[in-house]
Amino acid sequence: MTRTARVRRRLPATMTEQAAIDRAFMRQALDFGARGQGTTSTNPCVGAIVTQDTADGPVIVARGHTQPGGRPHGEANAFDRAGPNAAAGGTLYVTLEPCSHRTIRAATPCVERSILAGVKRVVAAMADPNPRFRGLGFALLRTAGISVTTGVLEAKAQRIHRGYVLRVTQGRPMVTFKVARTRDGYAGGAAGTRIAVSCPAASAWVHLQRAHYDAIMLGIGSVLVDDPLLTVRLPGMAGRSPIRIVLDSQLRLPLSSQLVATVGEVPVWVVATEAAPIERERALVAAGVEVMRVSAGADGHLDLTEMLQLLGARGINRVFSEGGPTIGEKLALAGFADEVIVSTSPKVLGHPGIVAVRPGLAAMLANPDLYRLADSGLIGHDHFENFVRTA
Ligand SMILES: NC(=O)C1=CN([C@@H]2O[C@H](COP(=O)(O)OP(=O)(O)OC[C@H]3O[C@@H](n4cnc5c(N)ncnc54)[C@H](OP(=O)(O)O)[C@@H]3O)[C@@H](O)[C@H]2O)C=CC1
Ligand SMILES: Nc1c(N[C@@H]2O[C@H](COP(=O)(O)O)[C@@H](O)[C@H]2O)[nH]c(=O)[nH]c1=O
Ligand SMILES: [Zn+2]
Repeated sequence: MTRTARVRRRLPATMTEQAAIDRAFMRQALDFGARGQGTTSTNPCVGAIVTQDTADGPVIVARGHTQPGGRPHGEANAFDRAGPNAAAGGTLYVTLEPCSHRTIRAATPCVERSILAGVKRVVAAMADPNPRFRGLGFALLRTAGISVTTGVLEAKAQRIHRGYVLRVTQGRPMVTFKVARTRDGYAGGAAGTRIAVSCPAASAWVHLQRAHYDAIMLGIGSVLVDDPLLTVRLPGMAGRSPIRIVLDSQLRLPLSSQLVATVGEVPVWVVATEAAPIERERALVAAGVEVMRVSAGADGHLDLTEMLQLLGARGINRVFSEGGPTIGEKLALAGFADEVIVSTSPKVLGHPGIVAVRPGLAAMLANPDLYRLADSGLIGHDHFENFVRTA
């Protein structure tokens, strides 16, 4: 052996070093997979990275993520990109337990793909939340002689896959409520006037968030005041505009609204109660809107539990609710606001308007038993706080 070769031969990583290497590659797998957030439902946005050990340490030979529409899966996409034999003897980093069962679409399960690819080790962030399959993928891999490490960056994976987990375990999507407020706390002017709260950079960031959800949801109160479009208006990203959903117990959505006018470009679903007039439904349906009915709650408005179950049954994993403040507080009080994003602008309204964070929600956000502040910081001139529901 030459002197150079002796110097370059790497010793096996210690357990601590290996754990750090695993976290570093898993972070990349999670970030890579999350790019597809909002495009993969009903499937989760799984990220996968295949590495090979070299004299210079482990290197990435392929990356993959769940493709639009949910297939191929992230692991399959990574193996496809790696090409023949490139993954043999390597390590697969994957953000969710590899699937072990054939679906009706009859693709080879990712456990089988991993065995066929010849990987020697699989590192996963979390188990499959589906009680029917949970742990089965890991067990099959181990039976095939593949070393399996689980729980690497699990908290981050649980947050990224929360919509999928909630739909599989509770039948409802994950909901993020986002609201922008002035420095004096208002989301809108008094008596039904729309105000531009956010700065351009913050507005662009909101559009980027829209692109990472399956649906944008708004109360009819906001729609009547704002006549919003609720599309993704960023260069090259118009195709990432999610379904637009209006919570509208009485079917008050105007036929002249921008939502209805653009229904041919991006779908609009309206959820009403059984009591809403049938002739309004007929008119909206004729215009291309999809109307769904759920029961009325005790307050006469939509039953939010039933509404979210309906969206879950329609395969929606993630909902971005841009309000308004009434809907936001109702979602939170019912335990459905899984994440809450509050942006605060330096602008001042200067007179009483529509309070952005209503008292019930404010009390919940201040309660560490219910929410934790996960991220905060400036985007442009506006200060963002992102709360995550802990209970
Ligand atoms: N700055 C910002 O980020 C935002 C500002 N805004 C501003 O906020 C104002 C509108 O907000 P707000 O008045 O709170 O209206 P919302 O958008 O929250 O809509 C409230 C309406 O939703 C309907 N609804 C359906 N189901 C339910 C339910 N289960 N519980 C309660 N209501 C339900 C009700 O009408 P019905 O019973 O007829 O269905 C209710 O009146 C506007 O001024 C708008 O400009 C709005 C969004 C974001
Ligand atoms: N005014 C306001 C927001 N308003 C939200 O955005 C909706 C309008 O969307 P669009 O028609 O697509 O621009 C509106 O109905 C409300 O939900 N959001 C923010 O981040 N910052 C703002 O200043
Ligand atoms: Zn799979």
